[in-house]
Amino acid sequence: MKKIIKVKGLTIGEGAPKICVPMIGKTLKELKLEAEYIQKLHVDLVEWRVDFFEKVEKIEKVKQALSEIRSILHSTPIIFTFRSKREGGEKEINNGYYMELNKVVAETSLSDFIDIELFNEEQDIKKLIDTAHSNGVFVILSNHDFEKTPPKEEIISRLCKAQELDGDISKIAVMPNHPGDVITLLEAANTMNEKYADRPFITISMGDYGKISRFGGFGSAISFGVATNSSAPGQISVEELRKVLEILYK
Ligand SMILES: O=C1C[C@@](O)(C(=O)O)C[C@@H](O)[C@@H]1O
Repeated sequence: MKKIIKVKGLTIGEGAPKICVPMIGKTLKELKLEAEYIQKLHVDLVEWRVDFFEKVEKIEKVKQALSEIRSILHSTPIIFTFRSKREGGEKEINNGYYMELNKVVAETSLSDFIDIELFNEEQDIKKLIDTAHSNGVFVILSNHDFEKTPPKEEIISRLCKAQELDGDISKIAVMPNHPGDVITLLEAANTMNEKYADRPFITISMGDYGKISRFGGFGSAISFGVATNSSAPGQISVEELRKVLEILYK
């Protein structure tokens, strides 16, 4: 039996993929405007890509911004993500601060999820998962390749590793260099769905070729769409994404 996740009235891991919109404001002012705009779109989840925030190195400023975002978004589940430079993010921070930032944020319970990159020390990941869980926060264990699409077996192995470490959602986003790469990603998703997944997972093929992967159909539980500015190549607008998902899952 596959686990599902219930958070603030939302069920992740069954039915249509849930729509998540990233926030990429640089300043608190921009973030508040973004949050107010997104709140009106009634999306399922919001991801705060904190690596875009100019004060990300000041933990108190991050907490303050998160608390303001939380109050604007009311009960919309929030994913807190610092995407590292090596996995396509905006800023480089040292590993110690990455762990500390996620730990402190998890302890506030202001976000519903933290996104932790799978390619970190296992013991550090496990500690963060413990902290998150003891504060009622779910963990997405993620991996990104902005250059290429690894072979199907490798995609599956990374998703399974994320399950083994006991993340609540396993996630991989990869870049296709030709249409066949999209099929590789979708095949990996389908095999994961049929054979290995015991919890929700997210599979994304980025860029223009990969757009089709954002419409689900092979088990991926969350799809990322654009409200104001996109956080990755290939994302389509929330309105368009919603329309297609309605057609496919009605
Ligand atoms: O990992 C992901 C998925 C993503 O890269 C995408 O392709 O939609 C967008 C990121 O903001 C998010 O953290």
